Amino acid sequence: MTDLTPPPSTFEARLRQIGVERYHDRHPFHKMLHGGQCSIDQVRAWVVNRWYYQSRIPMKDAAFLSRVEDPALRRSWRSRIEDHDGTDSQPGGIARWLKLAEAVGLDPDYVAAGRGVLPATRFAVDAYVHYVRERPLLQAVASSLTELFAPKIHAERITGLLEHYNFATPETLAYFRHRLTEAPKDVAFGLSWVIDHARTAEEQDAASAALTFKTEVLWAQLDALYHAYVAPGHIPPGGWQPGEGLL
Ligand SMILES: O=C(O)c1cc(C(=O)O)c2c(n1)C(=O)C(=O)c1cc(C(=O)O)[nH]c1-2
Repeated sequence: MTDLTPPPSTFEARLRQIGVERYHDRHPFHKMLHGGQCSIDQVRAWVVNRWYYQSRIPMKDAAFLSRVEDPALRRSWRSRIEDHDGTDSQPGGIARWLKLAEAVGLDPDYVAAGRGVLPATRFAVDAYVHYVRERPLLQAVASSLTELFAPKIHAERITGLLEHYNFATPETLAYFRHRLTEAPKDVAFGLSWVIDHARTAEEQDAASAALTFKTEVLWAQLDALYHAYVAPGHIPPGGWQPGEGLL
């Protein structure tokens, strides 16, 4: 670290401030969802689209692992894949997401086939996978740090959905309950790794830019959802249509 490098505490505060200003808990679609203002079709559209993000997370983590030469870093990272994919004896996040899909009346096979996903969702999520595959490891790890802010939104979501929607039960929302313990474990590791490895002001800038990029990946998905299903309500060709893919 040079004399000009801001100390770790300043760098960490900078990363956290990105979340305060840019995390998708501030998006109007989330305010509607958690406040009980979404119609069941708007909730279904969210479940269909968010599936694409869920399904790509373990693929981006596998892309990340394929580039890591340090066995200790691989060991710390690989549980992320199991958290989503499950194991022979335990279902993972993907199975739990499909339970939520069923609870809102969607055919899980329709959702799991990735049908009805909005083009902008696909572009945003694919950009994240490519980013992690191609950028220096410091930026790849830093881009996962939106998870610093995720437990707060997951807790808000559990409370809000349970309060406002009939489909919400502790079982159907199990996906989010599991994330409350999975995400803090991942992000504690990711944050200390980024702080240790961003040793110059330029590296701190690059890590901060990676986190900003990721907030944009998340925000863009909700903008697309809002545009298609709230206002003005232009569903693009191929986008999920109310009535489609139901049980
Ligand atoms: O519901 C949410 O708002 C939310 C946000 C994020 C995030 O901040 O990227 C993740 C998740 N959920 C999530 O469930 C999850 O498994 C996850 C993995 C990652 C990642 O970047 O590796 N982010 C997120």
